[in-house]
Amino acid sequence: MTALPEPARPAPPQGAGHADGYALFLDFDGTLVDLAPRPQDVRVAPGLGETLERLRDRVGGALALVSGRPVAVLDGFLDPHRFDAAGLHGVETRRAGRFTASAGADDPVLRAAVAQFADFARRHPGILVEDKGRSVALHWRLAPELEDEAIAQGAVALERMGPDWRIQAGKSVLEILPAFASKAGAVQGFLQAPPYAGRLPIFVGDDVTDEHGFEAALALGGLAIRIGEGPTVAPWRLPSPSAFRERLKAWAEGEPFGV
Ligand SMILES: O=P(O)(O)OC[C@H]1O[C@H](O[C@H]2O[C@H](CO)[C@@H](O)[C@H](O)[C@H]2O)[C@H](O)[C@@H](O)[C@@H]1O
Repeated sequence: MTALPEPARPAPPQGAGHADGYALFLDFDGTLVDLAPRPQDVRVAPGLGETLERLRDRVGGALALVSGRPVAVLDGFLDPHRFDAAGLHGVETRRAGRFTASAGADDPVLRAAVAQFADFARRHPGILVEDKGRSVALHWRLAPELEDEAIAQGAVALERMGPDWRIQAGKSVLEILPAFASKAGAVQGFLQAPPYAGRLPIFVGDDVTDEHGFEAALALGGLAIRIGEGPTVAPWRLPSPSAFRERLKAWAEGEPFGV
């Protein structure tokens, strides 16, 4: 195991058992859980919620999920466990039980894109549309031969929607979401206030959208761990979600934050 560097600056005073000066920001799909053919097929490994709760205690409460999923969907997968979370790549936030969304639901511009994608999916078996209320994802994992057509659909939709929206690329997916949203902003937001403020961020993720989180964590002197293959700015890497879940258990038991 390679030990990660200790926090370079002193952590604020914390109570007994909260001695680690880190804040943990964890992606969900492809990081905490294995990827599955369809979004609804994801399975949460037994004991993951309990492990995350122990780890949250270890870092004085400074643990948040940072995901492209809606916060409510994360809750459903991890039920009955609840965590601080940024959903939809930062459009939604729940912190200490308080939920906020920085974009309205049912925006007519987004609804038009959902309708366009649904029409495309009807004509192309294997294409899936994930309507997330404040964003929409177009998936081609079950029809990889349609990747180029799906990407073209995304470009057409974005052209109609204008500059308040952007496309987020992912694994066999593209998403359209409010232009301001990013995992970097989510991390910076959490670090504004206790129990995150003053702590060194560790961001763990597996996908293109997580690179924003990595960059934010590294810019603040923190750490970044990439799960799986692919180009990344993250200086550390683990091979798979299952390898990361093993690390999580070790961290929760008090082992140093190494990979
Ligand atoms: O930020 P994340 O928590 O990693 O969420 C990113 C997107 O993950 C989901 O899609 C991905 O996982 C699916 C289930 O394993 C898989 O079928 C799909 O191909 C992947 O792209 C989720 O469905 C999206 O809403 C998230 O934005």
